[in-house]
Amino acid sequence: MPASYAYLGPEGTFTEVALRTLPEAATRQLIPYVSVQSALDAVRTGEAEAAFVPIENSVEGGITATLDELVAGTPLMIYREVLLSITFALLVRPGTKLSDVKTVSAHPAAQPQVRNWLKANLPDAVWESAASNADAARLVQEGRYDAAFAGEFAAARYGLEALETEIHDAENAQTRFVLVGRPARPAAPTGADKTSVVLWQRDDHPGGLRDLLGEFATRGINLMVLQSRPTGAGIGNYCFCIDAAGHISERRMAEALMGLKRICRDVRFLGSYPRADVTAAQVRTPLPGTSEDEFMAAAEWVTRCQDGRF
Ligand SMILES: O=C(O)C(=O)Cc1ccccc1
Repeated sequence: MPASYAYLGPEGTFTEVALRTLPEAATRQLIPYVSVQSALDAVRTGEAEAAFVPIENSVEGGITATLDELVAGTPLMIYREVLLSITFALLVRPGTKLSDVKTVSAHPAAQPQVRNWLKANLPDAVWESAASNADAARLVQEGRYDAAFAGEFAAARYGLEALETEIHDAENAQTRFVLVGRPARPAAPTGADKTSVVLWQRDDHPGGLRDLLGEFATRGINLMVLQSRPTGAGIGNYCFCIDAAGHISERRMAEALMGLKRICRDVRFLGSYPRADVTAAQVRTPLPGTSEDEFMAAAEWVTRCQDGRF
């Protein structure tokens, strides 16, 4: 039996569509799970080789179920990311008219992308959250709700029809998905990579966040996402989830992580992996002394000083 990838199911999620764009998915058994948590648990227990889950949405921001799972518990690592453009279809049982729709369902992250459409077209419909958009479609098939916002491709799978397609309040809405596995050596750098980390401050002091960000800034590393998540230890207690341009095997990133390790209470490395938007890592060239060559030359110089060979 081939190794398996767990994904946020059931069949017909955007997550499944995004997963199938990865060449390695073709050689794996793809197994749907009912939640992000259960898919990631399957990786932790060794039931699955990796799990594929949504992590960020260009309209709603972070998918908190995923972030919170990566922040806590047995460490996991991100190996790949996929960006998918998302538009929704309103799926109903055959014969249902728009005026029949009293309840609508979808994943909570879908709501901000369909809010204006709902207000204009179904102002009195009651919103019911589902574990995923395809799960909402399944619940419509079962008769629990009247309509689901999901991918048009999910209609056939659940015996539904699309009353409306191309629903999206924001143009070019995208969702980012990640392939998560147990910790192992990251793939070699491609020249356009991203490193994800979680940081816990040592203490609360003025400029504390600036100190953390300074470790990246002084080394000319561009940040792509910064999200704070509550640690659960009380109001005002947060950790920071950061995506930064570059790979841990690059000197500047390794030094930034070393700097953070020294000043933070804890640092969790979540992986270095190829960027889905394939832009070469943006090193701020105006900042002198931050090219990979300059980092390497400086490291060699210190070694020579330490050896008395200068
Ligand atoms: O993959 C799905 O279908 C999901 O339910 C997750 C999701 C939610 C909102 C936008 C894209 C994906």
